[in-house]
This record gives sequence, structure tokens and C-alpha cells, in this order.
Amino acid sequence: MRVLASAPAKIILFGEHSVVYGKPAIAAAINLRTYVRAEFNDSGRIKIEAHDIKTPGLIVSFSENEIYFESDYGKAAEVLSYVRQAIELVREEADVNGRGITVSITSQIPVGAGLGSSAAVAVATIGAVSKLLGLELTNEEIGKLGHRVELLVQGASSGIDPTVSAIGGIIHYEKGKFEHLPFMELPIVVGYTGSSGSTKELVAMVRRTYEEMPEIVEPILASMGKVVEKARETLLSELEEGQKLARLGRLMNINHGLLDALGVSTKKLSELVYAARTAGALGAKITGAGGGGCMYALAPERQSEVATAITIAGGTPMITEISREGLRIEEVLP
Ligand SMILES: Nc1ncnc2c1ncn2[C@@H]1O[C@H](COP(=O)(O)OP(=O)(O)OP(=O)(O)O)[C@@H](O)[C@H]1O
Ligand SMILES: C[C@@](O)(CCO)CC(=O)[O-]
Ligand SMILES: [Mg+2]
Repeated sequence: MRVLASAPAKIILFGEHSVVYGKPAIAAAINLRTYVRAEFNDSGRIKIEAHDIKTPGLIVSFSENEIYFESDYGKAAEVLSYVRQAIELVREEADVNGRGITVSITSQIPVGAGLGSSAAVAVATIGAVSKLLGLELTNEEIGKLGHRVELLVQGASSGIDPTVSAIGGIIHYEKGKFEHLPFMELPIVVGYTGSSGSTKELVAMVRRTYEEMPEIVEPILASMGKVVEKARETLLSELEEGQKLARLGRLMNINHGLLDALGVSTKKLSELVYAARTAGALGAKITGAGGGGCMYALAPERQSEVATAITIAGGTPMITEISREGLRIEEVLP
């Protein structure tokens, strides 16, 4: 039997980092996907082929409840930890042992770029392997397992990325609970700096600043939470479309400033943000953990001008759409 599953990338519209501290955030799935194929093999081992990670496929063996990596590349084992943890969790859930599984990954999502590649790879792996092992899990349950994977690998995770990747659409998320917001096509442009940041490290860096200066950082996080609530109110309001987008744009700019204050922006990210605003975007901000990676701009009727401005500023623009669908089982072959 062979299963192919896919899960989408995301952008955090508002509220990254503060969401780790229990404040609300809003995220949307976008139409870039990670594909994971899972099938049984006769070797009794787990083999992970990660075609987008620049290391050869690893051979991983297991016996009883232990999983062993065999690799010449110390780093490769670490880089595959989201996939490994995802497979381990599903095997625990299914209470099975002994059968070899080959997992093969291809992805359209840049890695470490704020677009939720870690969540998409975890969710798609859990989706494919759970189906292969005959588990009937809902997408919401798979999102929760994806959160456990991020917690195991990163040490801290709000769970918003695996949740939105599993269920799709636009969500408001707070402390493990989510609400779908009405679906709308947002005229966004994503700008990729070309460099990456590690979410684990950036979240840890914010934590250190918080512990050192709680009286300064707590009000910044609280403001971010208020920005999110204002954005939610705006998205749910009866305002006419143009006014709605203008309000959201202003909130994005405030949110970017607050993220900059936390120290997660970079010179390049801010250059792309300002280039987009100068080219007519209503708002522009970092998306995801920052430290490199991506920003996004809200640019009704100005998407191509903003994309050009991002290119001139040295970034790579991606005009992308919101994805209604989260995790998808693409095919099951006998
Ligand atoms: N295609 C893939 N194959 C295997 N592992 C992947 C793949 N894509 C991402 N990963 C894993 O996810 C890690 C990057 O996750 P990280 O959380 O740091 O960034 P991100 O998820 O891209 O951005 P953000 O969390 O800010 O949205 C990689 O180092 C790797 O371990
Ligand atoms: C930085 C962060 O808030 C968002 C990463 O996309 C981390 C998390 O919520 O787990
Ligand atoms: Mg991530």
C-alpha cells in the first residue's frame, strides 16, 4: 500500500511570537504544499528520503520501540527531526512495531522562511503514515499531533502552524483553540529574503529578552494581542472591502514595528517591508519567526508593482493565494 498526502504552508497574518505567550494570533494557509509519500518496505527499517534537504536520504532502523539513525552526517539527523518525531508519534498511536516504512518528501515551501515548512512536513507525514497504518484521524487531531512534534523538536511552539496547515483557511488561534474566520481572497505578496532563520532559536531568543526585561517585553506582547483582536474585529466587520483592507494594512505596520522591537527583524526584511510600502502596499510585515525568511504585503491592485519593488530590493516575490484546504490525502494505492 502507498499513500500520498500533502499539507500547505501558512502565513501568520498577525501575532507571531506573542502567540507563544498565550496571546491570540491569525494565520492563513497558502497554496504552496509539502508532499509526503509513505509506503511499507520489507527491510523492517524506516527510511526517510527528504529531496529538498541537501543531504542524501538517511537510513533509520528500529527495533522494539527504539529508532536508530545511520548517517555520516551528524547534522542530517537533526534536520530530519520533525519527520522522525512525526513518524514516531504515529507509530505510538497505532501501537505497531516492526514493519518498515519508507517516507519520501518533496516540497514547494522554502525551509526556515517563516512559511511553516516544519509544520507542513510534520502534518503531511502524520497524515500519510497514519493512513498507511490504518488510523482514522481527523485533520484537527492531526494538527494536535503536529503541535506535539513541534514541541518535541523546538521545545516551545504555540501550535498555530500545524493547526492551520492541517485544517486550512484563515484561523484565529489562542491557547490551542481555533476558530475559522470567513474565507476571503487577500491580495497578498510574499517577499523572501533568501536567507533562513531557525524558529527554535528565534523563539528562544525572545524568551531570553522576556526573562531579562519582562516589564518592557510584556507590554509589547500585550499590544500585539490587541492588534490581533482589532484585526479579527475588522475581518468580521461589515466595513466595505477597501476600508477593511486599509485598516488591516495599518495594523500590519504596527505589528511589524512591535516584532522589530522584539529583535526578530533583519535589515533585509525591513528593506523588503519598506520597499513594498513605498510601492503602494497598504501594509507590510514579517511573517513567521523572522531572523530572515519572509515578509508579506497587502497590496490590492498593486500586487505586480509591489512584486517588482521586492525584486529591486533584492528579494524574491511570490504572489500566492489563501488555501481553503489543509491536509489532503492525494491518493491511496493498494
Ligand atoms: N521538505 C522538508 N523535508 C524535511 N524536513 C523539512 C522540510 N521542510 C522543513 N523541514 C524541517 O523544518 C525545519 C525548519 O523549520 P523552522 O520552524 O525553523 O522554519 P519554518 O517552519 O520554515 O518557518 P516558521 O516556523 O517561522 O514558519 C528544517 O530545518 C527541517 O528540520
Ligand atoms: C514564532 C511563532 O510564533 C510562529 C512561527 O510561524 C512560533 C509559534 O507560534 O510556535
Ligand atoms: Mg516552523
